[in-house]
Amino acid sequence: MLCPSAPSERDGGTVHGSSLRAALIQLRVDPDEPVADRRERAARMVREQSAADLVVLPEGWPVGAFSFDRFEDEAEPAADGPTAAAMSAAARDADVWLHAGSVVERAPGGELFNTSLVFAPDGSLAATYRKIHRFGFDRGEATLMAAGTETVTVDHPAAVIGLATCYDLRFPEQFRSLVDAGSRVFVVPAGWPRARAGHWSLLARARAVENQAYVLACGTSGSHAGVPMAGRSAIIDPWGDVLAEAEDAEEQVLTATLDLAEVARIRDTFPALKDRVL
Ligand SMILES: NC(=O)CCC(=O)C(=O)O
Repeated sequence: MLCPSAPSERDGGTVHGSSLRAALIQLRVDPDEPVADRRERAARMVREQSAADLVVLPEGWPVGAFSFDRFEDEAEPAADGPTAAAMSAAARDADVWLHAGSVVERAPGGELFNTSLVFAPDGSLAATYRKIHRFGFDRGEATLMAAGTETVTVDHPAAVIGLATCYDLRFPEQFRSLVDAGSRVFVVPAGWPRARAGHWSLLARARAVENQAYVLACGTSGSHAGVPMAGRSAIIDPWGDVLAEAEDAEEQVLTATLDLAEVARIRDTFPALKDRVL
């Protein structure tokens, strides 16, 4: 199921199915809740979404994307750590595809990565994606973590899904590369601060419009490490229209049904992707 990006048709991939019911869990992350309790709560919330075809959690929710001082202690193996175990079981119980957001991964060599985990409905780990663009300039994630080097797509039965994480949203070339690998849907888990909420909403729509693809942008709610989160999770269609958006930064589940034929329709009737020269 894991497909490291490879060149393919520029204007599309294979349409596997016609619709996809998405459920984005805008999870609350705050310092008062122990990590183990949050894991259990997140797993419970995933199990409640058994009507969905794809459930999404935000970036770094077990520890908090900005809780840098806890990264070393809370780091876990990607494939068989406590978050992977809980999320694998939840995906299997709910019988859903689950983008379980990202964890602080402790790699076999000891380095830390910001790693997303995607599970198939049988609970198997279908893909991992190590965040390529680390946030923080000369501090935080940018200094504590290693950078991923590979773009990743997932072959969901409804569509090829391209993966990106939070700050990656500012780098359109990553999304173009995911389109070249056949993506019709992008999933972007985030721990995006409220201070730049406007950028989050704007960039998520821009990535949808310029790539004529659905964007599932799943943020965090609450406040951790003194950083209030933006929330504002959104499901955006390939024309850039917002199908569903979290009204504020409260914990909530956002749902919408994606019509995958819409991607082909827009790419056929307004074929801007075919006019690429670079
Ligand atoms: N966790 C992140 O990647 C935060 C990104 C961010 O705050 C920004 O791009 O602005």
